[in-house]
Amino acid sequence: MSRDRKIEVGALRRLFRRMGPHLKNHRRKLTLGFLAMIGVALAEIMRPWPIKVVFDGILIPQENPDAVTGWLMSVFGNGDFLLGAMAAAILGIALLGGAMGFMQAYMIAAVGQKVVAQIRLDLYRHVHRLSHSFHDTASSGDIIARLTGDVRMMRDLLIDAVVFFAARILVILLTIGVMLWMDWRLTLVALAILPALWLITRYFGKRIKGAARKQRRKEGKIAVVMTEGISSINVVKGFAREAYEEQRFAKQNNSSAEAGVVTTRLAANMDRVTQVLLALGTAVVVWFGVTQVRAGEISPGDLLVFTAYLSSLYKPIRKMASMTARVAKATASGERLLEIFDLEPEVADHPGAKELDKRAYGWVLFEDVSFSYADSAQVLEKVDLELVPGEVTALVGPSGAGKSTVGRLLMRFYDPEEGHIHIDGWDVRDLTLDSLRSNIAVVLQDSVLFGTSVRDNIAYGRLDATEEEIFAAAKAAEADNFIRALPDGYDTILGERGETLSGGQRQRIAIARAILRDAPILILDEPLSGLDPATAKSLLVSLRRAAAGRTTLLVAHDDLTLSLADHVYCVENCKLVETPPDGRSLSA
Ligand SMILES: Nc1ncnc2c1ncn2[C@@H]1O[C@H](COP(=O)(O)OP(=O)(O)OP(=O)(O)O)[C@@H](O)[C@H]1O
Repeated sequence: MSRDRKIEVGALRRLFRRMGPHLKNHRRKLTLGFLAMIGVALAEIMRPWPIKVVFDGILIPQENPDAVTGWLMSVFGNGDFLLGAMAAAILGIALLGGAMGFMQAYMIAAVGQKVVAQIRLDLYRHVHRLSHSFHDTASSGDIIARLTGDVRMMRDLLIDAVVFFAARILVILLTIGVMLWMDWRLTLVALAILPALWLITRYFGKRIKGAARKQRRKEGKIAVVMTEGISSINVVKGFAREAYEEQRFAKQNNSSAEAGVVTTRLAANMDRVTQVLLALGTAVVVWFGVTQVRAGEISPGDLLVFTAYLSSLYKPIRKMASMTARVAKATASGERLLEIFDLEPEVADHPGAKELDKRAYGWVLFEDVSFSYADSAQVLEKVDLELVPGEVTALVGPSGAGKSTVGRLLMRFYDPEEGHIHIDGWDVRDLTLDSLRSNIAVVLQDSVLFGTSVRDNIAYGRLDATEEEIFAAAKAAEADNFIRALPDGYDTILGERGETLSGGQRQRIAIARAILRDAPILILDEPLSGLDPATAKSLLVSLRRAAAGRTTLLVAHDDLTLSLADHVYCVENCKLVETPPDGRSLSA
């Protein structure tokens, strides 16, 4: 087995191991689907028989008809009754095949859709579980492409391919069986072209597979460029870079189309060659068959059945090659899914992790904490910091010094390389992530809102909040007035990422969200940056309310925000230095 093939077989095995269990929940439908498949195969086998009986019983009556024809002739005679019965049989077989085909397609499609939805949900859940170290470098376009296109391709692999191969193999085996029973010599002649057909499909199949995999990977890249271009539309337009983005997209788009053309060309070439081979096979069978008929070895009806079976035999083999191309494409997609499924979150609950109280006291202690992002320079080194409940502790310092990193470590987006972070005496690593994070609320510099209603955006802080609690939080954040002035008040649907609101309004909703969460620990990361002085000043009141009675970590640059602080530390050269009140100018 070649190396590529080994890799593919290995990937397929892993895919089925991971995705296969989802099929278990649909045993009943799958069983019905497979039974229907047998029905389809039987109908296919029976299809040419009524015509054979018409030939051998009515048109060219045989002296020694085969057992089936003989029995039918004894029941219906060899006149119009037999003709009528055979006409009815043609119709009946077609109806049976149609009904079975419908049931097979319906059952299998229903299972396929459900399994695909389940895999997509699993993947979405898994992506959310993955740590920041993954999301820092992953492209959202690429993740979306995997969640949509690649997951859809899995249906081809899990359902269509399995059904296709099972159905075809069944038809091939049944056909060969009946052919052997009818005339083994003619069967051997018919089968003689199979090795050649097999070689041809293997030759083209390999090349088609390579091209198909390349195409799928290129489609993934298109999604990356597309998401980047559309989600950064403000920057694109602001810098008048539409043409540049278009070019970037066109490049990926073209190369995917080229890969698609190669796949189609190869498939068409294979089709042409197999058509010729098939015709050759049919010609030889007809030639040899007619000699057999003349010698009285077989009846003209038998020859008719044989030639009809030839297409039942050759067609699936031809189709198998194009199906292997689809499987290859789907395997490439499956590998892209496995790449994500195989990633383990770096930050996860330890076995036996403890639940932090629903409402912790909120006493935070950093002890000897050192940290650096993967492969990057040291950000914090042996840092000690105490955050006291009811007080606001501010971090200032040059850009990129590591101020926001302190908050990220407290939320356990990352774990420190050395040292410990405690909340109420518990090491955060010994707590469940859920219970830790539900004790923390955040307001960031650029608070992200969702394209849902204002009400839902505020309630994101606490999903079970009552209407009154939402209104109270909005009032405390001084947001109630402007929200009520919106076209639909609290039911107004915001633009994606809240872009239909001003920066100040967005920030007020974010503060309301944090107030509603009512967590003992509050992280304010440059909450007033980027706002004009008047708006910033008016937001200060809301921030003070939000911070009241909580342990607050504040990252700030400006003196206005720093007026909230009880303690100020400067982060510089990976260390924290307590700064006297007049040292606040360090933040400038
Ligand atoms: N996800 C990340 N992966 C790798 N390096 C990072 C990551 N996030 C931040 N850094 C680096 O770590 C350092 C500290 O970043 P941090 O965001 O804590 O700085 P900051 O003091 O809050 O800066 P600013 O005031 O500009 O927001 C910076 O040098 C930054 O480049």
